[in-house]
Amino acid sequence: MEGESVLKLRSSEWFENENAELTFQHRSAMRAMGHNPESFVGKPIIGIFNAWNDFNSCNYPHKELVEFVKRGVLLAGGYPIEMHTISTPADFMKPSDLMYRNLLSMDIEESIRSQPIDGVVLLCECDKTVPGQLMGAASCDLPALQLAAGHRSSGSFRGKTVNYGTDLWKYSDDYKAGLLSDDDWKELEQSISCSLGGCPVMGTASTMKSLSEMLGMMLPGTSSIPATHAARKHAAEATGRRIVEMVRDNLTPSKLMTEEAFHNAIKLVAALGGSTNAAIHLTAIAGRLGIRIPIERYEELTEGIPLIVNLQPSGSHSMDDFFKAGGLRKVIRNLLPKLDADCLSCTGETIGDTYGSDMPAYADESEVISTLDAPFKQKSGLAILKGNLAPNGAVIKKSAVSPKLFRHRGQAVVFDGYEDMLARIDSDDLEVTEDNVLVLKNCGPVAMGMPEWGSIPIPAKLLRQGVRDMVRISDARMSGTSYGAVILHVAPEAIIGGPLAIVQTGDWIEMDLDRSTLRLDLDDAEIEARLKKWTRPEPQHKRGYPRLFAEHALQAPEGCDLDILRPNSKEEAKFVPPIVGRG
Ligand SMILES: CC(C)(O)[C@@H](O)C(=O)O
Repeated sequence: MEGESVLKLRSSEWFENENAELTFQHRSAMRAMGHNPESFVGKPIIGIFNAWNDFNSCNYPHKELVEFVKRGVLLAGGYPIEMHTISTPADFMKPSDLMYRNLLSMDIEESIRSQPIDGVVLLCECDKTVPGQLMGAASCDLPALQLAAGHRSSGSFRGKTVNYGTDLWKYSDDYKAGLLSDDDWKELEQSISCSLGGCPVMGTASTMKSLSEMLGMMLPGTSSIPATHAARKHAAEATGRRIVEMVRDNLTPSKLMTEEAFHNAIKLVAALGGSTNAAIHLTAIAGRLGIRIPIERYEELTEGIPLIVNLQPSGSHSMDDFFKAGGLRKVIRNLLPKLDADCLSCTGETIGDTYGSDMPAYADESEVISTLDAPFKQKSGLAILKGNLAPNGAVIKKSAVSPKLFRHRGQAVVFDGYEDMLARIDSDDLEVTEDNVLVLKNCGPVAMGMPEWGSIPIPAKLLRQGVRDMVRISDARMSGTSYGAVILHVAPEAIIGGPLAIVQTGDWIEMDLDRSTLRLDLDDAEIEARLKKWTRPEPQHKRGYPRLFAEHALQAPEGCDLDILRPNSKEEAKFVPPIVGRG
């Protein structure tokens, strides 16, 4: 292969170093584990970063899939080395797995930086493993590819298809409204989640996998394969093969994840009705490459991009249906006229060439994936709301809002924090009607690591009256599987003195999605006076990683990365390799 002879592998500094003592030390350490230098010296060493653990039902399939990746690496003439990283199971990590996304990204970055690795495979699935790995890989800029574990199968409850995530929230409302018995509820728990893999809807995991493929960091067509399908294993092997070629071609993340590629990804979020969390993660990944995405871009770029998939939570189908209808490949093909087709995919071809060719028709396709001319909803994407309540912006997913709430004016019912909300939300004494605006404070990145607490439950007494959507506002995030008129990521957050901190029950709030505004109906002087009286609550954590996060986390419009991890320019983004000497 042309270029092979000139390829200087990074790992050769460890294994073919002019300093005989170093070469000896590194080779003998490898021998101790049964790795014969004859088998790996001079070959691209592929670090396979595995983020499965016994709590992570999404990433768990990687325990087995990794063997197929290794096979692919060996078949292509590379040498695989498996490594474990922090895992971020969204179901279990409290208060929020977002905080640990940054820790995971540091784990990846420093593991790559410090060890003899030439190329990287990142095994991902659960929400934060996808962006966390991309952030780490972007900071190192060695050739890297992601492989997802795939989504879990839909379940069946009393003859109806049920999807973990979105249907959990839906049935939970029904349970609280008295429409499901305790026995029904137990049966649902047993039937909703019946295989391993990510959420089977367009939640954060599916959104982020799709974006990884759009950014060129996952093999084309692989992001929507179900976890249980044999094609996942083929994708794993193909990923192993391809990364070896990418090392030989020096196809690095910065060549794939360009500013234009991020713009394509933002457009894709709108076409998919993807998770609001994408606005935080894309900004954080781009930030590692010295690319700034102003929050307004998320709205500007998606003007005129309709919803072309009919998947929960914005529509009705599951990821299994999506796969059968042609999956992301078909969506990107249909969206191509709106994309920059010159961006590269990880095949080394442009996305125009990779996704442009005709695809066969699939069963039920038009019910699940549409064309730009006949979309499921005209209004999609994220609205970035601005106004005196969110001077630096707030986010809402347009495709998930009940149409009657697109413009709304109502009086606030305020909760000072999550515990206050839990204590009062279902009380019959809570004075609330469906016209009120529920406001939750002190759940932002600095306060709490920004948990998915933003889809404040509809008060039980309103559920019993049949209410299923209300305007809700917070500085928290929400699950990608949730839906409703939920305004999130209010910035600046309350705990650092954002105007959200001084909202009181009874204040009037106006939201207008057509004008992208969010206004607290108080004059500036009153807001100022209330802010003067406001005192900042004591930080919760006095030590450890939570303190580090609280002291360094950027606000939501900046991607919630730690300020010390984000370079100030492309120049600063350059990877600094270690000096290879005695350890
Ligand atoms: C369902 C979860 C855990 O909230 C997440 O997967 C998401 O989609 O945001």
